[in-house]
Amino acid sequence: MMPVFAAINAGLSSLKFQIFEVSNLAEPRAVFRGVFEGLKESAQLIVKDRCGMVCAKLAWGADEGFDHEAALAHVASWVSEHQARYKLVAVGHRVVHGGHAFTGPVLVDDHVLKRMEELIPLAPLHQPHNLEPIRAIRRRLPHVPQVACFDTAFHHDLPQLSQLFALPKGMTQQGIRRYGFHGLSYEYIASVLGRHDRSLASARVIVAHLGNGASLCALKGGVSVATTMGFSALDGLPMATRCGALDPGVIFYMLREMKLDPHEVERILYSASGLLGVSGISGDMRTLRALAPTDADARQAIDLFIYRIVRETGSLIAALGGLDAFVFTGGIGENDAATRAEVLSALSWVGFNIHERSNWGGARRITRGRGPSAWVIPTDEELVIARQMSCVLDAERQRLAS
Ligand SMILES: Nc1ncnc2c1ncn2[C@@H]1O[C@H](COP(=O)(O)OP(=O)(O)O)[C@@H](O)[C@H]1O
Ligand SMILES: CC(=O)OP(=O)(O)O
Ligand SMILES: [Mg+2]
Repeated sequence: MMPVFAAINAGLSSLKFQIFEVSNLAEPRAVFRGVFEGLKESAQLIVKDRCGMVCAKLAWGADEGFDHEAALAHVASWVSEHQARYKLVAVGHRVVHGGHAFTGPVLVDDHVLKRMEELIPLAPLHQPHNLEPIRAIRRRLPHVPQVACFDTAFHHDLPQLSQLFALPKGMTQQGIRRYGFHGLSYEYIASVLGRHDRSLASARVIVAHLGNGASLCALKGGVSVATTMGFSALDGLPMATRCGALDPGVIFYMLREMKLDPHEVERILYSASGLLGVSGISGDMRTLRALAPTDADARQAIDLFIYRIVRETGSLIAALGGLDAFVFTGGIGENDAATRAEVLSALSWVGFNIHERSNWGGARRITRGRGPSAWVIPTDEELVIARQMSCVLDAERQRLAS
């Protein structure tokens, strides 16, 4: 039987998973990858094999209440159907917030689970969905080791000034600081930059992870030196339904003058703002792009998204002291050529010389000439989970052997 890892990336309404072959390999190798979308509504699943061929496509009606737990049960039974070939030896999870406590991947036990639960208020949109599958697998497969891999960990060594809010020292000491997110995605991009252009591994690079959540990360020699998200996954760029950076005075005004209660304010900032809030139509970039030519609200939401990316890029260029390359990744960054063209055109002062045919034609490098280069690199958060699982489980084996 082939030993395999499962890597789970559970979001608000989606659950991505990959099954990795791990025996005698320097690098885990994906054998299957799947995405559930529309969980709790009209759910659908697409599974692809290692060649990218669709090998399963399923859909559930809105009345079936197909949720995260059902999705996991489906993955587990799907793996066991292939049990003649696969032996599931461990499961790894993306956990968005590791707070102060977790600066690298860890084996999950009762204590770790409790510490991760304490971080729910710091990432209310994500952390509950990240932890649900961990608990579900503990119930179903109690002997299978599980590894938690944190989005915040990649930013653990941010320079001190880049971590600090200008708050009283006591607040900082209680953990109110910038943590940064999308770390599994940035770790993946940092690990492959050198494959695309050898000089990039040590260069000044800005990575734009533009998906449902969106952030920018400034990398120097593959290390995070600044990022747009902060204490929570609400800061920085506007996102599908999140507001991004906001004057904190707005929150006091909402609480005191508009008499909204804190839960309502939280719901507005996390779930009713961003592309959805500004357009009043949708948080999905595909929908907005389709409407933008004739709908001023859809166009304005996109324009604000682009404007904020451009302004935050200026700030990160200053933090890096210049720029060698810019990388687009995430659902929007990888698929929306119009967003890439609009961002690079507004940044032409930096020296980007976009090559339209490459941008619209699916090329990796989308600029030409002497200025900074721009790239489209699909991210792979699940591969980073599998790599981190290998490290944690190897260390555990060595610990037990000694
Ligand atoms: N072809 C496309 N054109 C424009 N946007 C796209 C396209 N494909 C996906 N997207 C957008 O990508 C976003 C989801 O990104 P993804 O990285 O998969 O999200 P998540 O943060 O949930 O992992 C959605 O807003 C979706 O509209
Ligand atoms: C941290 C975060 O925003 O994650 P996602 O993009 O999956 O929503
Ligand atoms: Mg994401």
